[in-house]
Amino acid sequence: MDGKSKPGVPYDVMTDTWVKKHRLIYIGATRHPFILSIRDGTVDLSAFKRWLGQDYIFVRAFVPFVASVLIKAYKKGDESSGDMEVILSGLGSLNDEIAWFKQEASKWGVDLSQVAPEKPTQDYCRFLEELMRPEVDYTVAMAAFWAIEAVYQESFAHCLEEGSKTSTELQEACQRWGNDGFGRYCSSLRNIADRQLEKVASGSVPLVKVSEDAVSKAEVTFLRVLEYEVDFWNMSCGTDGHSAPKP
Ligand SMILES: Cc1ncc(CNC=O)c(N)n1
Repeated sequence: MDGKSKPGVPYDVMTDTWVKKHRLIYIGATRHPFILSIRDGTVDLSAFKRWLGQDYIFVRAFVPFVASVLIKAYKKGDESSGDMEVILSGLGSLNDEIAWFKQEASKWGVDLSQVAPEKPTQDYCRFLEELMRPEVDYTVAMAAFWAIEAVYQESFAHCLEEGSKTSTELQEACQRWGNDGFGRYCSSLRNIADRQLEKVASGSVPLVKVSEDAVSKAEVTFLRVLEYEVDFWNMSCGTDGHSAPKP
């Protein structure tokens, strides 16, 4: 790929290329059996409760990760890009989200103070911590940030589409990530990631070697996010091998 577009021929941005290239795992993360069971109304409520407790732990770890991306955006020093505003709005919705998790947990009788992180949660949180390091490139961190949010947006929006049989009590949870506003927020994250990737791929920033490295690192990071998301859904279903198999 030479990175140039022919006149009149639309060309894919980097994130499109990745989604197409890694389509099977992308579908695996965004159309997981757990999500499909919410969508067809057959979800096991104990699985939903397990997901709720584990996701609360994940979201608490996700906040400092997003804060670390905000710091990288600030250090880049490009005030006119608007990146900080987008990331800050993400932190704002995480504030609401944490309150929602607490409220939802009490509704379902889940005591969040008693929930211990399972292995996939621990692994995913450790991955976030690695990405928080100052040495991690803004482009790589942004690609991860977009992918993490996009998986939830695509998954839960699917549960609200026409023809889905999501129970009314779970529709609200699906709305959190499946609503149009969250969809626009994900597009903004995607645009930032693509702009960064385009910048580094075209060599318009100095140190082309380092930059090319950032593009391939970002792609690997994208794939790892998808793998962690699949593991996380598997754990929620109880198909990770640690919990008793379903009859
Ligand atoms: C495992 C996982 N991945 C993505 C999200 C969505 N981001 C913030 O809420 C989430 N809550 N949990």
